[in-house]
Amino acid sequence: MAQTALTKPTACLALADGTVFYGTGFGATGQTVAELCFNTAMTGYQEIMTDPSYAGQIVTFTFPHIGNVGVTPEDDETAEPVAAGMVVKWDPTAPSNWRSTETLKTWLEQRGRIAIGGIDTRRLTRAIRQQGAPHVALAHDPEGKFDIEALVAAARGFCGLEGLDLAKDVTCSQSYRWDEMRWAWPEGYSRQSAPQHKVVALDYGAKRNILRCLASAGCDVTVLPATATAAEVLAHSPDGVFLSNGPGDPAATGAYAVPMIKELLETTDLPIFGICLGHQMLALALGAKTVKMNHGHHGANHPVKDLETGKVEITSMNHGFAVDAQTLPEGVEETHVSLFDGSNCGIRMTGRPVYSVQHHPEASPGPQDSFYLFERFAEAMAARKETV
Ligand SMILES: NC(=O)CC[C@H](N)C(=O)O
Repeated sequence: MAQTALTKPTACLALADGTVFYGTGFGATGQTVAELCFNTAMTGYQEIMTDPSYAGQIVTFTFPHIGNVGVTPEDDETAEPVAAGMVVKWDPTAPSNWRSTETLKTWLEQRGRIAIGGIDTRRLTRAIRQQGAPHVALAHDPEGKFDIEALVAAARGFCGLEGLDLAKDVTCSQSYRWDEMRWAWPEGYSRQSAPQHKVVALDYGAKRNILRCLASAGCDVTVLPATATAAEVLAHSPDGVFLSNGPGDPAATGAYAVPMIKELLETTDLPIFGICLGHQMLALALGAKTVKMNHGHHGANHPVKDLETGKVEITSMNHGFAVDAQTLPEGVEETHVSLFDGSNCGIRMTGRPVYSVQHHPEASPGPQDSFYLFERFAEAMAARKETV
């Protein structure tokens, strides 16, 4: 396979520090600004591009062969790609996959997402690590005409993700029921054939596979918009409440979500389970603080230690903010830590079925080591029913 010929660049990526990468454009034409991150997963580029948590970000894929298995609607984590753009090493080759219905190039083009190929993604990844998630402008012009100064200025003008509530842009507009289960089932788990527990899932930018995992663990899931009040949640008489993943700064999203979560904590004894943004907002509601990370965690190979069992799980991750474990108040325990950098990956309330994790137990893409967390949520709801 030949590397993309760079004789005539048709796309360029300008970093706010003035560094410019030239390559071959594919997907939509035009220009976009965003924060740049890198993802180390070797599979699942479509799931990554459609993960709503990537709103406001352009993803650099460190794995070089991106696009080679095409695209299929079944793998969408939401209706459309949400990441602002993609950066890859090789120009995508023709898909080789019986499930593929479209090429990555036409999929991106028809959905208005810009991509650049032929980039030295190792060099770029090093820049991201050194600079800490830079602000960038990505432009694709088949004529190859670029105003570099204007692009660098656009990158510098990007406000960044800190202080941004993006959940309101990606949440559902009205409530709906979810009953689709996972297709593949992790070994060692019993798939529930009929729903046993009523769960309200707050949609801050939920991935479909999380909802499938909840359904497969025996939950009858009603999804509510991010701004739902505690009264609206309780009107469904749930057995448990789920707080989803989502994009942006947890502190900003927390402006409306945290008071709602606090009210649930204060007025009910319901089991609550949160993932990623849901984890961060549960921590905020319990009185802890969140911080912006240098370059975040994005990949499908992140080791996380369960502090209770001592077991290490290999996990899927996608976050640029983290809970500051030093700020956890009394009555809230740290349950999981990242073995890459020691950052917080899980909390729970002492003596209450209220817990959350920073990583993604639903994977999609990634390993399924953490699936037990869905079963734990179902068990907590079953246990509460026995006592009420
Ligand atoms: N995947 C997520 O839910 C991401 C949470 C949050 N937006 C972050 O970047 O840290």
